[in-house]
Amino acid sequence: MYRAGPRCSWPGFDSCSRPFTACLSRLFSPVSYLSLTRCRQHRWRCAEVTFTCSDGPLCQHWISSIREQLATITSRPKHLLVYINPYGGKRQGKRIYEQKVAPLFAQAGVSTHVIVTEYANHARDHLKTEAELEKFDGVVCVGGDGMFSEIIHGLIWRTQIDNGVDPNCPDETLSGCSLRIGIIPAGSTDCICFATVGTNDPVTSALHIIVGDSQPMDVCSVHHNNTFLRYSVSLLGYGFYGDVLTDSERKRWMGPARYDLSGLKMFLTHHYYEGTVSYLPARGIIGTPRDAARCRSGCVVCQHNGQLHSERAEKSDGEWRTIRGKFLAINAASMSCACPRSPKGLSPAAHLADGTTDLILVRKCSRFDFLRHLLRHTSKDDQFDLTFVEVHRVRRFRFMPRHCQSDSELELDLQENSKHQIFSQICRDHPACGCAPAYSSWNCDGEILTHTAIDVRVHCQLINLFARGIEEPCLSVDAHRIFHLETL
Ligand SMILES: CCCCCCCCCCCCC/C=C/[C@@H](O)[C@H](COP(=O)(O)O)NC(=O)CCCCCCCCCCCCCCC
Ligand SMILES: Nc1ncnc2c1ncn2[C@@H]1O[C@H](COP(=O)(O)OP(=O)(O)O)[C@@H](O)[C@H]1O
Ligand SMILES: [Ca+2]
Repeated sequence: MYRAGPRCSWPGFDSCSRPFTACLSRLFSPVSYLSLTRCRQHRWRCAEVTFTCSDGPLCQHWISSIREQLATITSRPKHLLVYINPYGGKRQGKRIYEQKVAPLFAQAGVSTHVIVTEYANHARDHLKTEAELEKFDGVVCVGGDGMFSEIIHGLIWRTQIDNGVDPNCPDETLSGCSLRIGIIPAGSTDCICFATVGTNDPVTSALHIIVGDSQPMDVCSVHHNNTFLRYSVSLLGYGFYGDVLTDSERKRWMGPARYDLSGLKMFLTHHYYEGTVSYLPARGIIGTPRDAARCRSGCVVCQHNGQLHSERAEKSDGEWRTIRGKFLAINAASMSCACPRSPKGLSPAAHLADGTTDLILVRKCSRFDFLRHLLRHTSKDDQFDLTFVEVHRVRRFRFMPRHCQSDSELELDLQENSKHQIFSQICRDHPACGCAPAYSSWNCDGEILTHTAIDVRVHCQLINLFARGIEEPCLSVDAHRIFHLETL
């Protein structure tokens, strides 16, 4: 009755299936279709399926049924606004889009308006003011985390202005963005793609867009003295990751390898920074940063905490807590920040859409100990199980570098450790002495922040991506090969 391609089987044979509406478009007359197959390491590929049937009327019946079924799927985008950063990563964004993504969109009947950016912040500013958003079902970003950051800045800002929300007020509840965002990875780290899809593969991302997947995501707003600075969805890092980013920008010509060289340099430099971190612990939620469970497709922790957040807002949260100290790194990971360099990420148990961020404090320690901590990002060992590392799941936090502290706070410090205070003052005034500098910078999703004293707040599920979170590996017999077709 039918003949499927060698890599496909008929729905119903698959014991581990979830609805996988995979049919993309009719390719050839009368009954050849593109379908999706799952491959190793969360990759998706297209497969062609040909149905042959000697009974003409039955064949026509199949065709019209398939068409009807496809027409009922409203979540699939039909018109997309695409921004390509031609200078991200290895400068392959345009080629990747033209060769791997555009043909799939065309086959799936998705129309596109493509803009190749001409300068930094071109995409952000176009989205903020010019783009006719009502014409599109989604925005596609071809580039790295920095390019994605441009897109969310444009979209979130525009949404707030359209809804009369003041983005400069840190206490405002932000309006959620209605357009979903797709990421075609073509940058250097691409951690937002990796942590939401499980792989950095342009074809897989294109297919998630085509089938109309949806993954909500938290966004942090960063303010300084009631002035908006930036939004962040992955890493906000002061100290080590800020310094790595600052140093790596001078080596952009090296491509993605710049991070490894700057990482090694900043590891050897071993700067620490003094300051005060205050945070509002997330109360009433399920999940902790030390959980063994991971945020995966259809995550119940995100569903539960997202619901809790919309019902009770922040009223149930406890008291602010304050920690002063000397830190090698202060990192806030709003998602795992998994990427090829660290497949489990900076905070492996962080959630994409639970309304919290994991605040990781790495106190001053020896180079050897810091290396132990860093190495654990690449192994099964727990990077938080060290005396000089602490992690808190929070809804808000603030950071104040020591030299920005008020006179009374500095006086208190002076009483605590008068000798050191005098020395550090001298060193600050004489940078040539080689002691630790007073300031680092914040690495905000790969962009450098100009302010060091910041006020950060998590906005639960503010944006939606064309993704479904990382899927658990399927345990069926040929799970390691190709998965089953569940087209209709
Ligand atoms: C010794 C090996 C240690 C490996 C430690 C790896 C930890 C990696 C965690 C990465 C978290 C990344 C979070 C994402 C940040 C991105 O938003 C952001 C922008 O991405 P884009 O360029 O695509 O726009 N990327 C970054 O800021 C890059 C951070 C990369 C950090 C690399 C650190 C390498 C450290 C190497 C230390 C070497 C010590 C060797 C001693 C013998
Ligand atoms: N046409 C352009 N020319 C120069 N810079 C650009 C352009 N378009 C975007 N950018 C900027 O390039 C930076 C890096 O982009 P990204 O795509 O994240 O690549 P990478 O992952 O290599 O850092 C971002 O800060 C972004 O704003
Ligand atoms: Ca989160």
